[in-house]
Amino acid sequence: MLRYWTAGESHGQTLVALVDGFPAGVTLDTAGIDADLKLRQGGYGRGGRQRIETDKVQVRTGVWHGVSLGSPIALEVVNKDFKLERLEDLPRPRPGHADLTGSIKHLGGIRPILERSSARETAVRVAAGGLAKLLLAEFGIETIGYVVELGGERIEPVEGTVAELRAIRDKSEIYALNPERDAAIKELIKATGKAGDTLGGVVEVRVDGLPIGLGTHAQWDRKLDGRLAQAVMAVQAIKGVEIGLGFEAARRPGSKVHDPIHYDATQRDTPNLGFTRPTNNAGGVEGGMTNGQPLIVRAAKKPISTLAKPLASVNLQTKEEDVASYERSDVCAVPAASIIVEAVVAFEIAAALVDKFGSDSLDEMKARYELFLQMARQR
Ligand SMILES: Cc1cc2nc3c(=O)[nH]c(=O)nc-3n(C[C@H](O)[C@H](O)[C@H](O)COP(=O)(O)O)c2cc1C
Ligand SMILES: C=C(O[C@@H]1CC(C(=O)O)=C[C@@H](OP(=O)(O)O)[C@H]1O)C(=O)O
Repeated sequence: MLRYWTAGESHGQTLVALVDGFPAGVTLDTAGIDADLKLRQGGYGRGGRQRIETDKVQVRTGVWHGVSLGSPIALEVVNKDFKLERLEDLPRPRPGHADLTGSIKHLGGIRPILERSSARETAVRVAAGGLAKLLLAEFGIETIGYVVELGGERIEPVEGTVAELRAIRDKSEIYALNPERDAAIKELIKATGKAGDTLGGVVEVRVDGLPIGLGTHAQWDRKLDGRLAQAVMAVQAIKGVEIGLGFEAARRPGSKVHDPIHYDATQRDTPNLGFTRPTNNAGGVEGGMTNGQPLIVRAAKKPISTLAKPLASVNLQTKEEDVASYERSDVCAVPAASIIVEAVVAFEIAAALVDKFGSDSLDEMKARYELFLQMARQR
């Protein structure tokens, strides 16, 4: 079983992801992980904190001569803005953040809650996802996350291969796949920030090269769609998850939702084994399993909770009505969320790959993968 946990506070010494169940024999080239970490820090609308940090991953355990050992892997991203011991508590909880509920639940202050609920923690989730992507690459599975809506403005993505889309996204300051929309959306973010407000949006993740049969139809907690939904919803500020048509599927008749099945022998050697679908409304998952089509996952991110023009709040000591505390904040982190959601999706796909093909070594996984494809083609 491939799984991970994270540890670390936003302004603490360091952040750690402990990845367990990663196979032996994978070359741990960290350049791709660092590139994702840099993207996660960027995107138009980020606040002052990102000028302090330059996130880089360090692989602390589970590696020998640059190759995974099959033992637990500790990934570390150090906080430059380490100042927790000097920080004071926040007096007035911010609506939309974990401040009020967490401080009451733990019978303490706001500081201990915000330090851990902060999305700073997603740096090591992206590192864990980057590790998972190294494994996926060995099987020709590619992922990309991008922004499809920001501040209520739909940004229609252009079409292309994952490599082509990545080249477009990486040039966009809002991580969208439609360069013509960048300038206007940046203006929107800028104006919103000036007005002391914040913006949310919708991100989409696409995964190409998936074989048929990752996940299961047989038990609720191992269905791939369920696992993806949990991983994505557990990202800070994500409020909705869709696969394929998602909520739109509920509004159409069956004939306009389900993807017809055809067979094309020339595609027998591709991951879909020749079973082609003219549409992909299912978003690549049927019955809790991958169906050989690209996986399409969307996530809705709410606007940042900390407002420069703060909403009403209450001083927790005096109970006097006031406005929420404000120090500094992002105005929009939807582009960053596209990188984070891509990472958590990649991790769940890698976990499903390991469930099906084992996790002792990359060589055995590859042999079992090839055998499975061979057997599936022959039936
Ligand atoms: C990449 C990213 C950056 C974020 N930056 C901030 C921020 O600067 N200020 C803030 O108040 N919330 C920020 N958030 C959102 C909070 O972390 C989140 O709203 C909070 O933890 C409460 O959790 P919930 O929104 O999931 O209920 C950010 C979220 C993400 C994904
Ligand atoms: C530090 C990061 O995001 C932070 C997420 C965050 C929050 O409340 O979630 C609040 C801000 O932190 P600070 O109060 O230190 O400015 C963001 O900068 C990061 O993503 O690396």
